[in-house]
Amino acid sequence: MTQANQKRLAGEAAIAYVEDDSVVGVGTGSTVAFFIDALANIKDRIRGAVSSSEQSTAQLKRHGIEVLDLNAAGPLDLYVDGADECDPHKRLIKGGGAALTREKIVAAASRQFVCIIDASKQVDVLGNFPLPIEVIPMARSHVARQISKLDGHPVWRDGTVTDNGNWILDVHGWRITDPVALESELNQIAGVVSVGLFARRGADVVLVGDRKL
Ligand SMILES: O=C[C@H](O)[C@H](O)[C@H](O)COP(=O)(O)O
Repeated sequence: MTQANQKRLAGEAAIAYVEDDSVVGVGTGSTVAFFIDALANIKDRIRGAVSSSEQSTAQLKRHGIEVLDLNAAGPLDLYVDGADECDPHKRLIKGGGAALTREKIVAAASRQFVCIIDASKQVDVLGNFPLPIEVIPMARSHVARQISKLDGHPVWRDGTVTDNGNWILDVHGWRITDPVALESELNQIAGVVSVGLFARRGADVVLVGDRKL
């Protein structure tokens, strides 16, 4: 089966987790785009969505799905999002699309995180995909130096500005055997806004195509 078909199946399978009359947390990316298309078919059953990016907001609005502010919506039952890598413990690397900070916030505010991926995202150890880190622009060089001390190879994603007005460093060369510890350590560096490791708060359910892990 093609990668696109696996993404579509995963997006459609996640609809089974949507409860009537709920507000749904919505992630970002090409896999989530299939979920949003499927959500449009049941839009009369939900109250609306909280979005993790301008990109998803635009797609939700095109479908006539109401987009709510997280502060107004309160805690959510469900967050659906893709990932760049997923390990056997449902810990993730995210942020390939630069949406990691808002994704992390909406995931944290949600009771259940359903992650939708195709099989190419499954790995034994995280780190082959360069780890995205969102930084305050003036801190870019400082954060990069701290990462180099940890034997990472940071590359500035030149030209990318996040929805929050910040920049992204992609860190190459790490084999991340303890993602919870690395997530905490990186979060301590001054100037780091958020880290694309979703380890302390990983996924609760992973759907690889329509197969549940
Ligand atoms: O910032 C982007 C997000 O973390 C995405 O969820 C991630 O990059 C996966 O995107 P896709 O479904 O397009 O592979």
